[in-house]
Amino acid sequence: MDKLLIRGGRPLVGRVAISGAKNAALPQMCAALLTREPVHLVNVPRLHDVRTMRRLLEHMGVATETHGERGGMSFTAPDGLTPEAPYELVKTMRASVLALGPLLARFGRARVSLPGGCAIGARPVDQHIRGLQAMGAQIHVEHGYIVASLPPGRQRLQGAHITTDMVTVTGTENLLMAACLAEGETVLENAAQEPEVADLAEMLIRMGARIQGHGSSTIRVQGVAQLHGCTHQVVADRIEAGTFLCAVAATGGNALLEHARADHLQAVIDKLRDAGVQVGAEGEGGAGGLRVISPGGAQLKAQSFRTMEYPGFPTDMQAQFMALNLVAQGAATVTETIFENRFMHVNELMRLGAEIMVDGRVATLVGGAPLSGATVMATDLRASASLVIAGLVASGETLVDRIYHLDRGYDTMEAKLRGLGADIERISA
Ligand SMILES: CC(=O)N[C@H]1[C@@H](OP(=O)(O)OP(=O)(O)OC[C@H]2O[C@@H](n3ccc(=O)[nH]c3=O)[C@H](O)[C@@H]2O)O[C@H](CO)[C@@H](O)[C@@H]1O
Ligand SMILES: C=C(OP(=O)(O)O)C(=O)O
Repeated sequence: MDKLLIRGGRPLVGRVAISGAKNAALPQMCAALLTREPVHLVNVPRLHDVRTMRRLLEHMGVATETHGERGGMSFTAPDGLTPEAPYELVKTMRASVLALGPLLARFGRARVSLPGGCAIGARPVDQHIRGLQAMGAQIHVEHGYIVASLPPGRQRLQGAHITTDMVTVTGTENLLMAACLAEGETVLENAAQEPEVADLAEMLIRMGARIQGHGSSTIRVQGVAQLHGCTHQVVADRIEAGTFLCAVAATGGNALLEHARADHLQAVIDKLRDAGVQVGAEGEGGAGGLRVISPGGAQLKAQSFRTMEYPGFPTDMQAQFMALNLVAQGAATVTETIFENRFMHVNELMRLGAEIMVDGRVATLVGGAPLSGATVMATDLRASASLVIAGLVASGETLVDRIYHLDRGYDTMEAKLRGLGADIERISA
């Protein structure tokens, strides 16, 4: 298993290119299942999850191709493919459940393994299933698989008015993709407003879908009989950008994050500014990216925050901002409202000398305690990123073990950090 060895203490300075978003690219790859015509994506990040999704699509019979330097990938899903997502591929990546909606909508049947309960919480998919049932699908769970079909004699899903019990990102995406090929109108209430959902909707519109209201909590879809191919550029990864914002801030650095979008990161930027970090968009309309300048931990003030659905503070940034808080001064509380078990980085951060107490969904920390390098274990994707940030400021050497979690969702992270002056290397087992 690969590890990262970090010698802390260097400010991050320079420029770094932010990649396309994992959480946009994965549903967009699944959207290719909705048409027999080729779908071209550009700006696809180089990540383990993208490789897994590609293998999953190929397993079904989708022809895939990579091209060019700019993360170009093409997908062609023929009429005769096997609408099945096996456990072996699904277990490593929850986003595989995004195949369910498109397969059912186009092929009238699907057999998709239940995604495993991942470390950050139980993460059921009941809302995905309930929504598809409201659209007329017959669904049961059998031997760990979601088995879905249309009733006899039906060729298409039926539009429906669906209000999900909670805001669910992949749930909204699954139902949105299914609704595109359903008969009549579908209204999704309590829909997720995340930029990745809106970017998926933009792509679907390029494919001929009739969608309104994406980016708001009510999405309306007029179903069409067929979609066609398209070319779409994956939106920049706001969570990767946010991670670099926190890393630069924690090290007292000064960097330009190319392609990062301030409008997708407002809640995080507000907290950074309150902490004493300068963050500003560069170029016309922010097209030059985000500049971050930090005076360093001694002059930063720790910030309390609660994770919320977009446009609130993202749960996927909770661990990284906690690492930043540790080098800032004063006490702060961090409340995780989305996932019931997303504080696993806390014990590992405490190995580095952090002062944190967890009580249920609230972590209370006191910033400013000196961090010293140690061997720590990555437990999930964003937890890994928080350990890397802490390692960049800790004295001495930090060894982050089990970084396959990090590789799931960050595109060449250690190379990008090295480009900013970090002393970091991958140790391959
Ligand atoms: C691939 C992808 O885009 N992953 C993101 C997506 O995950 P994901 O789409 O899995 O997260 P959801 O938005 O669905 O989960 C939100 C909450 O709803 C619950 N829930 C969800 C669906 C359901 O059917 N039943 C149910 O109870 C979940 O357990 C969780 O407590 O959004 C999360 C919340 O922003 C992010 O952390 C993940 O990075
Ligand atoms: C939790 C995450 O991803 P996933 O939903 O793929 O597990 C994440 O990106 O932080």
